[in-house]
Amino acid sequence: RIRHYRWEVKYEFKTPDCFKKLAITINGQTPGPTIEAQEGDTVVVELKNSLLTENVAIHWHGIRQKGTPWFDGTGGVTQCPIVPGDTFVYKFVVDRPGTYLYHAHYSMQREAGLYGMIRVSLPPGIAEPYTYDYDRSIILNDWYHKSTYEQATGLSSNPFVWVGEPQSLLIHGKGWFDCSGLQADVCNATNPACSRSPYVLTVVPGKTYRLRIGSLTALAALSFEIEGHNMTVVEADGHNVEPFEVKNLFIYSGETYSILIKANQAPTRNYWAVSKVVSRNSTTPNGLAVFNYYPNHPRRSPPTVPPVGPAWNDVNSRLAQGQAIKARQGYIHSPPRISDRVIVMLNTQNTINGYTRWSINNVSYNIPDTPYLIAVKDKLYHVFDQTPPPDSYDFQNYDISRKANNSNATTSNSLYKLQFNSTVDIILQNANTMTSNNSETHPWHLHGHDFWVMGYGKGKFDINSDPKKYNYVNPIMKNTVAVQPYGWTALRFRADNPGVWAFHCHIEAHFYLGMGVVFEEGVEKLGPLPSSIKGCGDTKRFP
Ligand SMILES: O=C1O[C@H]([C@@H](O)CO)C(O)=C1O
Repeated sequence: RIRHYRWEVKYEFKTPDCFKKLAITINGQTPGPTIEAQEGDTVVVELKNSLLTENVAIHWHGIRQKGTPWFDGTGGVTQCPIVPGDTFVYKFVVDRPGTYLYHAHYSMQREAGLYGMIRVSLPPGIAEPYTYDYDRSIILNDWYHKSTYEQATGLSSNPFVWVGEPQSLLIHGKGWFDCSGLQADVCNATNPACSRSPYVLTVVPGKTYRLRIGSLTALAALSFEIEGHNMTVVEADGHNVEPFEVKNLFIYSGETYSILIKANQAPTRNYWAVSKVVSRNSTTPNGLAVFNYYPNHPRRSPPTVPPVGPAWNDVNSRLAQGQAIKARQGYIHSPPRISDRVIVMLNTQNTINGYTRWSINNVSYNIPDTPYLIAVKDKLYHVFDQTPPPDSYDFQNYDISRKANNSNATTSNSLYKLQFNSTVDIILQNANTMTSNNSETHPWHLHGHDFWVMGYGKGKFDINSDPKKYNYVNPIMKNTVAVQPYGWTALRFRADNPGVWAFHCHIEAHFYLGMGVVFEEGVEKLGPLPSSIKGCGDTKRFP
């Protein structure tokens, strides 16, 4: 079946947290409409760019785009961005059930509000390995009041202007900001569109809910909980998880989870749902929503103080959740025992000519004007650097626990060429930033594939002993995974999807500052590229 969507993307004034801001909407909405499809369906999105002066591209996050790498929606990597006034048609198959996301993938545009969820159901007659009465979904986000332009300009200035902590946290597009002292036309706490209407999830006492949760934060790692209720995790990034119970769910930008939650508490009142920034000592107030027990009034405030959530610096609990996520019995895809290539990726904050950047193995990434997919297919080798990026860093000598003596890095727009059908290991190695005693959390997202999460660890990865501890029994497959402060995360994937694929930190500012790489595999196997993706840089739409 074909699922056809017609979307118009434009700027509109919105007040998701009471503060008036230009947000990017789809058909007037942010979050955008949910794509509902069934396994095997073809999704067609006819996207009209009505942004007046800004390009756009939309990435279908978690959809592997097998056979359609040109519709991955990554500006500069898989397509020329869509120019104002143009309509671009994305067309791809959703080949697996589960919970996925979509969002802008052009500069830092995602955080202006251009995002939504994709829900893919099983074919009729096939059931999930768990039961529930109702299926609901929410997207968690953080929200800045400064425009994307102001943020991006600050990040690329010398002296560096950091974006700072977000002003509020949104739960499915709704948040709350304290407007005191601000003009009513800028921030209006009595506006019925904001403070008086937090997001409400209404539940019937005794029923079990599947709650699909996705995070598309620009910066924040989050903890999410529903007061007084335990949650059972059953799905992660589209894969069935061996169920485990949590009081709060840690969720990083780009991840999706399904949790089961039973409305089994006193039905005479409502409860708080809370999102909280973790991994940064943030000033951002917690996000609040109402878990509303029918027939209590949805606007009735819970009688309690909202739960405060875990300590922001409790790395052990976050690591423990990562390690608890295992593939569900009966749904295990075993990883290849041996990998053909190991790429160690040291994550560092650096300077280049006085500008602040992020680097992988001391190389900070730049997106070329000519998208790689077209460049590689059409052999336009002059448009990007042909020296391959490094597979490792100075393993013996680099002290990940300290600020580097020399923070200088270089920049490049070269890519990693992977042998088609080979098995690749990636070791994400975290380190100290340019601030003493500081290491951050980075959620890494791979386009075009799922990877096995082979293991996590603290400190410096040991190439001799740590691989012996990899989980070959039931590792979960994901498309996004966190690397914890001063820690490492090991991934394995098969380079079996012809195309050019980004792999990057999902923090908007970090990817913007160079924290990403690009993989190429099997492009020679692809047929002709659609002309609609061409037209920029050295590419010609009409030869
Ligand atoms: O890239 C970043 O810059 C700041 C800080 O390191 C310097 O202001 C921060 O917290 C980041 O994640």
